[in-house]
Amino acid sequence: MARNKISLVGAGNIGGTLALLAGLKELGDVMLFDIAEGMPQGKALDIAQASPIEGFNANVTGSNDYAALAGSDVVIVTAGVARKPGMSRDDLIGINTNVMNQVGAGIKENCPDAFVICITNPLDVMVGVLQKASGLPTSKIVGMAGVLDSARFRYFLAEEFAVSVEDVTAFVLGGHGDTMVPLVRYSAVAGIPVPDLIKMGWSSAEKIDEIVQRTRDGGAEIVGLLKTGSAFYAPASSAIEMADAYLKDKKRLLPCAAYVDGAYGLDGLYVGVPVILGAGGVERIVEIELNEDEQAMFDRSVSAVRALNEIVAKL
Ligand SMILES: NC(=O)C1=CN([C@@H]2O[C@H](COP(=O)(O)OP(=O)(O)OC[C@H]3O[C@@H](n4cnc5c(N)ncnc54)[C@H](O)[C@@H]3O)[C@@H](O)[C@H]2O)C=CC1
Ligand SMILES: O=C([O-])CC(=O)C(=O)O
Repeated sequence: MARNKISLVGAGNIGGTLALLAGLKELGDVMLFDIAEGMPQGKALDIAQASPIEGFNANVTGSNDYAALAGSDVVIVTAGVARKPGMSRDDLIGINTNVMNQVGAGIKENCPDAFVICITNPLDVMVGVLQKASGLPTSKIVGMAGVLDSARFRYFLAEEFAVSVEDVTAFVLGGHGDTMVPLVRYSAVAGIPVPDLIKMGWSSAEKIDEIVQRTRDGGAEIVGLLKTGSAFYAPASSAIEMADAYLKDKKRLLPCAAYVDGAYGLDGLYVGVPVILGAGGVERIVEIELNEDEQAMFDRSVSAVRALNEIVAKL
């Protein structure tokens, strides 16, 4: 049986990390695409030369030609620009909308049957632009943000409770911006909900509030430290988890920016919600019950995404 093919559009910090992870995990052959000449080819050769040491089998190639997308099973899109200190993700909207239109056309022409994961910011809006430009069915194109935001939340909770990250589950819903919604009530250590852990004296409501805010500011914290760009290791791990769920038909329940039309009272927009990811792409939108406070936070986040969609519509 032929190997799967994973194409990475954008071979920068996240793209290069994705290529290495896809190789290490033997997800398939890897094609790195970028507009920068020589760069994707150079990174591909470098990663290929790690394969004898790491012991993985994959053809890793680089290209500046969209035709190289042909035959892709999965395409992960990071093309565009990242923010620098002092900027918000939303400041990237103009330039990255142009990039998504170009990338969407490349996907439409060369691999219309692929499953596409968009990472480029501002995330929820960019995945909508990419869907329209590519013409892909909405079930076959999602945005990566919730897995990353939830991983940050899980990491901070594991630190607070001094337990393994493996035992912490958590959900962050809504748009990938300052209004994202970390759900304390749906977060747990080995099934014990965080509100119960507070009652058990493992932490305090104030400390958990601080962790919620640190999660919301998770991207900005790293931008402030790096100064030249934004996070890339955890974002790459997050998208690989999603690609793996699709390629292996795992039916994982993961928070993704998915097209929601009907569920959560929404009438057709991309925003972060829990979904089942399997061989059919987004196989189900999981509509969890939100209490009044959670619903208010989610509504606020949806409004922020809608406002950006309106800006894009006028570009
Ligand atoms: N959704 C999420 O949770 C996250 C999103 N991001 C976003 O991901 C994007 C990529 O981040 P990095 O990899 O760190 O940036 P980077 O600057 O290292 O890489 C971006 C690459 O895109 C390429 N590029 C620019 N225009 C292009 C075009 N028209 N066609 C093809 N390639 C093009 C550039 O040459 C560059 O190599 C940014 O928009 C960033 O804000 C970053 C972290 C998390
Ligand atoms: O903060 C940024 O610009 C990059 C990003 O989306 C994240 O790390 O969550």
